[in-house]
Amino acid sequence: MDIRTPLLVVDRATVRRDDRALLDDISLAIAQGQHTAILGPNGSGKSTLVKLIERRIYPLVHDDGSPVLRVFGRERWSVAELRALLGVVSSDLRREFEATHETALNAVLSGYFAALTLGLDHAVDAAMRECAMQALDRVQARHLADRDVATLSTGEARRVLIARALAHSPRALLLDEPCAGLDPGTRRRFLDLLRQLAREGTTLLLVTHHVEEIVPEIGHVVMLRDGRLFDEGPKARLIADERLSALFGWPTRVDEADGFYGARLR
Ligand SMILES: Nc1ncnc2c1ncn2[C@@H]1O[C@H](COP(=O)(O)OP(=O)(O)OP(=O)(O)O)[C@@H](O)[C@H]1O
Repeated sequence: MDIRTPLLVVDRATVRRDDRALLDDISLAIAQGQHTAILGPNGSGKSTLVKLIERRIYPLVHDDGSPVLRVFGRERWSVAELRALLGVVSSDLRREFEATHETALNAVLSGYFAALTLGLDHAVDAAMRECAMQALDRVQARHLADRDVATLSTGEARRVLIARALAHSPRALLLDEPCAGLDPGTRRRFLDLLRQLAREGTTLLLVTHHVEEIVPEIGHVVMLRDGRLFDEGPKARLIADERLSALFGWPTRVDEADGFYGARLR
């Protein structure tokens, strides 16, 4: 695929539920290699945007039939094809997996088929198994391979789901609050892994409300508020006192050290 093909183009996306716009006329373009943080307060529409990109929900169509969403230049993808290019770790995934009682290894392997469980029609070969084990290794979870996913702690389960997204070596990773529930050491190791992946060429799309998770490799920030695009631009302009205070509706002071940010409420 041409590296100039944008990773994501969203054109005036609106998602409505119960007469309310969860996303309201959002337009965005993110290039391959443009590591991006998607930031916003609770309820601002971040997870809805993730679901839209994953095609779990659909936007209102345009009258002229023009596409609302293109991922890697295409409007239509089979879910399995898309997953090989774009690994997704969403917030709902853990809950869905717990019900399956699959082993952690099978949970990772199911990602190849964009399924929750491994079925008889899913032909797992030795190469897939090897990639799945390597992915578990990358998140320090090899020892969990045979465990029932329903018995894993929050942090363990999250690492397994991240391994599931990594197993295909996707070109881009879309991560919805990936550090939620991780202890400080695990979080730091995970952020280091994200940095390494970014340096190896995986584009990061990181959804968060914590500026501490915006690793130095991420240079672009998209801000959502009340389902609308609040602001978008370079990190240096957006991760600053005035913009963050306005976004979260609370006076906030930002500091930066070694490329990492911190935010203190005033
Ligand atoms: N299926 C639905 N039906 C009605 N309202 C919904 C539905 N899904 C989400 N919402 C509402 O849409 C708004 C945006 O939700 P969303 O989960 O996208 O926010 P978020 O930015 O991810 O928030 P958080 O940081 O709390 O996870 C919220 O007010 C939520 O209550």
